[in-house]
Amino acid sequence: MIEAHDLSKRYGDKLAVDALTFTVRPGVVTGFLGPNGAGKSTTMRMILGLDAPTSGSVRVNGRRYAAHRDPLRQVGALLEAKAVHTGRSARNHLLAVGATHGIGRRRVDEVIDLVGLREVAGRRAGGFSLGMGQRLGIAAALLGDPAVVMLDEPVNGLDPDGIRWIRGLLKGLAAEGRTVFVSSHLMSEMAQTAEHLIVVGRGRLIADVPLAEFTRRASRNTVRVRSPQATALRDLLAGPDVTISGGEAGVLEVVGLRPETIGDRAAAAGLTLHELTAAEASLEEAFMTLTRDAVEYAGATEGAIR
Ligand SMILES: Nc1ncnc2c1ncn2[C@@H]1O[C@H](COP(=O)(O)OP(=O)(O)OP(=O)(O)O)[C@@H](O)[C@H]1O
Repeated sequence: MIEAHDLSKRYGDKLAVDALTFTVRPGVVTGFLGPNGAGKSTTMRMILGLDAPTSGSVRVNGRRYAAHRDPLRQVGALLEAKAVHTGRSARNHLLAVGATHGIGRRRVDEVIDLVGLREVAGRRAGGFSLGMGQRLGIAAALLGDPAVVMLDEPVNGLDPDGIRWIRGLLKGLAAEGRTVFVSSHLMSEMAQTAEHLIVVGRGRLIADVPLAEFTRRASRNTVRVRSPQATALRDLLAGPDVTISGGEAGVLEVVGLRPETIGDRAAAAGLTLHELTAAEASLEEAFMTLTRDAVEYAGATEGAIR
């Protein structure tokens, strides 16, 4: 569990993180989402005690990170892509990291297998591709079998295979009951990985909601209706809070009514429907809508979703 309370970080004039309060819970993948410069990396560094908060606090498994006697067993983190620039082999690198916590060869070989690096474990890690370096970084993060796993933009620069692999890994770690906190500026990526979202813009909390709820609340929920009696249907559905537009012949795009309501009213009036589809906004659209507000009304909490 990660608990941030009123967490802020100022660099000179710049308030990089602005009074963030949130809890990251075990058992699900939580996406930490925000455009570039929103304050995600700064927040993660504060979680790991690498940066001191200007004010507020953040605890991991009930304590400040630095107050843990065995931090590697509490939190496994990967903050930068390819953080390893080493002349050591991948295995020796992991052995060296493990040695700080009394973690030996058996566990090192386990994580090497877990991240799929067995074939190259004897090779110099400094010569690894981005994808292999990423796997090695994740192996190091998992060495201590930590209850909390935190990764900053783990899919950056990876090929589709690598991306799929990371998604599966994160979901698996969450299914084991771990707290999994992963940052991204890619909505499409989070849509496929996260179950819960913490969204930030300009250092502020914009949303702290399940993925499905985020999409639902932020979307305009257009319903597409196709009918051979579209004109009569348009008259039937018209109302003060309803917007109806139609491009194609026989098709109405309705905003402001649920599909059930439209179907019931059409049936009651004896009108035929050939299609009734709830068009959910994509996560991308939902994110754009929310962060655009954060930019336009920076400093205000108006429109915030909690
Ligand atoms: N050490 C620093 N000194 C000064 N300003 C900083 C420092 N670190 C971050 N910032 C500023 O704080 C803001 C938040 O940066 P941060 O890297 O946390 O954002 P981010 O959401 O992780 O973005 P990105 O995806 O681009 O890494 C940015 O405006 C950044 O320029």
